[in-house]
Amino acid sequence: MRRAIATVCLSGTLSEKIEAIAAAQFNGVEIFENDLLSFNGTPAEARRMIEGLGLETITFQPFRDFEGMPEPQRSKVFARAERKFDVMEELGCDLLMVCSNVSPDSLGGIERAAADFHELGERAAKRGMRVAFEALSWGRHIHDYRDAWEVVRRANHPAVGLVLDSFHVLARGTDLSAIRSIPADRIFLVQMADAPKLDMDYLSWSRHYRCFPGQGDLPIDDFMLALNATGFDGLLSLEIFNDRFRAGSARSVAVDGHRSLIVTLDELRRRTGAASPDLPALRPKAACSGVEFVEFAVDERGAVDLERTLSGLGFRKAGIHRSKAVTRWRQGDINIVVNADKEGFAHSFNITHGTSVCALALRVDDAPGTVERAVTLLDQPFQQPVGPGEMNIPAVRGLGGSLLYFVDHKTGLDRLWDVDFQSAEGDDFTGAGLNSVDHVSQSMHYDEMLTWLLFYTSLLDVRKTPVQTVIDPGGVVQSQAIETQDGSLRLILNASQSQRTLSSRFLSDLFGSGVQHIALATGNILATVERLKANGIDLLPIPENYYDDLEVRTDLSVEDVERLRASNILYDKEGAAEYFQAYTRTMEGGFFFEIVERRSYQGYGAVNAPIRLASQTHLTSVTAPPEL
Ligand SMILES: O=C(O)c1ccc(O)c(O)c1
Ligand SMILES: [Mg+2]
Repeated sequence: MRRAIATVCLSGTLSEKIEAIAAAQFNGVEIFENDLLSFNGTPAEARRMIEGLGLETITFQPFRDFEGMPEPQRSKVFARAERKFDVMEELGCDLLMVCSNVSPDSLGGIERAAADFHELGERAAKRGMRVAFEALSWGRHIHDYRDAWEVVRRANHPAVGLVLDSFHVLARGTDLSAIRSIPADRIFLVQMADAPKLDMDYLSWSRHYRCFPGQGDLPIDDFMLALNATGFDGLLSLEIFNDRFRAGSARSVAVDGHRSLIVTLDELRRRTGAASPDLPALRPKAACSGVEFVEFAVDERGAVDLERTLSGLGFRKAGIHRSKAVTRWRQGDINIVVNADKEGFAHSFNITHGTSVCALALRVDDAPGTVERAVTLLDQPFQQPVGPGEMNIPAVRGLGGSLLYFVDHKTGLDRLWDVDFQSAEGDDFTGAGLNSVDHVSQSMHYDEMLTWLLFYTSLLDVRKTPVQTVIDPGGVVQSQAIETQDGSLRLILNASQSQRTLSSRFLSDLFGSGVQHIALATGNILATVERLKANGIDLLPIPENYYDDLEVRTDLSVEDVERLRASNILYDKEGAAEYFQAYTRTMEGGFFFEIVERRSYQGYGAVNAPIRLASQTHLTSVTAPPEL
């Protein structure tokens, strides 16, 4: 299938859009009429630019309010179509996409619409062109692909074909089985779009919330299966109207689009064996079993501060890098790498961002295979020189220019601590009972949230949870989790449109998107918190009112609540499952640690998030709360 994208998906001018589309290695482009109307050049000049970058204009659209018009409008729409054919001739495009009529003046009737299309087909054919008909889900008379197909079938003209747009089909929940009996050569164009589940009118949903396949909740794979049953092998084009995409970087959104198509086609290949000859088969999604290490980029002073906090949290220095100013801090199954080297990636990262997480390493089944998959998905691989005898850990660029490393047992990368580090001491320290990384929370710009969602879900064998809306004193934060089936890897993506949320302020403090907090799991939070307090770690204070409410909201005993209150521990319960959370105070730059204890609990304590955010805000706001 030829892979294309509509100019409407991207921000920028027509030239910027075309350049981004070519850079993302698409074969074709759908030119939206408005992008041509606002282009400062002739259609022939647009054509030279498009073809000069190796792209083909697969369709010109949308041609609106065509079928079923009474006279005198009917004559006028045909005259308008002829003018568009003139433009298309100059543009080098032979397919006009017509979307179903929304005009109150239009008349219904399949037969009338079919007759109009027959005539349009005649006129198009005379000029060596074709037309394709799409049912908008809010079309006045035609809003179901089955009716659009009936119009095309009855138009009975070789220059008239059908457009299937996955959004319009899936948004209405239309039965997909009728797709299977449409002859593939009558489908002139397939438009792909996903969308989150939202309860709103089709038009607003479509114009603002569409997203790339895999970023939303529509059953795209079922649509592809039905399409595949026809034997369709033609034009597959992304058509996304999305406010965030319009505000985002055209280059990055275009790459996201291509990545989503590659994954969608690979998923189809996996399910049916239908291969796309021009697409290399993807390596399987990486089976992930947790975080091998978290790496901080620090300078000398930052190292002292961070190491003091790590010691307080019960970590012990367990290793010293053989050739760099890098140390390994360890507790339970958790490894924290403190990188204060004066050269290399972490050093540059520290210069830009200050003390911050510059890399995460994931435990996967096959590290080289994971990077191979990433490269096919148009992710950016990363390499830097390593010392003689040291391990070369495969990596790709992740959020905010940070790195995502992959460590496996299969190729021996899990020997890295023995190979690259000298042991600093025995393993006999007691620690504070922390035993694993529970989750890693990353804050990013609102406009790039779908980018990173797709980045992780396309590469790793993970699922996404529904987006949660969290109330911060400075605004609303959107929060979404990505997790493996067994919960061994949990990543949280946070973003906010308000500048005053903690999440947004972190972005400006850090000069970019990145890891804002890491949650570490303990099997006994009361004991862990006692130890932290004894070690001089200051925990985030939680208001009394919270505990008063906890007493009446839960069936915890007064004594239990008192213990939580004394330790500033937040609590949640879902059925028999329980969750306990405590937070360190925020460090310079806005980073903090969370301590959690899960008892069969699968969520993240969403009910407690506003309480925690308010407490953090009190501590960081310039104006102190009024004295009473
Ligand atoms: O929102 C619209 O008007 C519109 C236009 C063209 C399309 O292909 C489409 O799916 C929607
Ligand atoms: Mg469409």
